[in-house]
Amino acid sequence: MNTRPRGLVLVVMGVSGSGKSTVAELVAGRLGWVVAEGDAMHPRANVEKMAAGRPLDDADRWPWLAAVRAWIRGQLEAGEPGVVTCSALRRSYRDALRGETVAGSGLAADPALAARAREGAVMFVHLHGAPEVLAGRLAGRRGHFMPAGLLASQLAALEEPGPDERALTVDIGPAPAAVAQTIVDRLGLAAAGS
Ligand SMILES: Nc1ncnc2c1ncn2[C@@H]1O[C@H](COP(=O)(O)OP(=O)(O)OP(=O)(O)O)[C@@H](O)[C@H]1O
Ligand SMILES: O=C(O)[C@H](O)[C@@H](O)[C@H](O)[C@H](O)CO
Repeated sequence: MNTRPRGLVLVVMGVSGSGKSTVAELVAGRLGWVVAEGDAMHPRANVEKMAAGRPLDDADRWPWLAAVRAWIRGQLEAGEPGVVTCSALRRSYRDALRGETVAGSGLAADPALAARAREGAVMFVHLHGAPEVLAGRLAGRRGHFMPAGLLASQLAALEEPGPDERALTVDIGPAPAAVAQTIVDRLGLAAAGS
């Protein structure tokens, strides 16, 4: 059976180095869904700031989150499932991605998206790992703008999803393919064509 939930969007979240890009690609590949890289949606100034070793603040992140939210909304409007990477570190950021009103964000409310999200059409998958595992992964990575030195600020900003968010939290210890399989299995998503 080829299970293609109408417009389900998975947001693969977590701090820098948790494996969002790697795992999202594998999950999307397994399911035959499209994948989008949240890092590619940052305004140029954000990338330059991070590359210079300075953590983003809320004001930097809202325009980026607006772009990620627009992508999610587009998938849902098209009725097409997809996977997108986004650190989504704070609860307020996830609320914004679910279309809810967030004071001070400058984002207009999106009631249609919020209604779909309440039905479960926007699911967060949190890639969770110990700080030393994350540091090791970042130390081993080459050719990425994000410096390993920003990990501490990422962990300080992280607000893990609460029980009311119905997010899936997955340990990043196993190999990428196993992490991806766990996500597919635990969400009950049959691989495309299977
Ligand atoms: N489960 C895993 N086991 C071993 N190595 C992994 C695993 N997942 C990812 N990696 C490696 O860890 C590094 C970080 O992964 P990746 O770039 O996918 O993280 P990310 O969360 O997208 O980071 P960022 O937010 O900074 O873009 C990469 O070198 C990747 O190959
Ligand atoms: O929220 C943030 O602090 C940033 O957006 C980072 O998390 C980056 O997007 C990315 O994950 C690093 O490559």
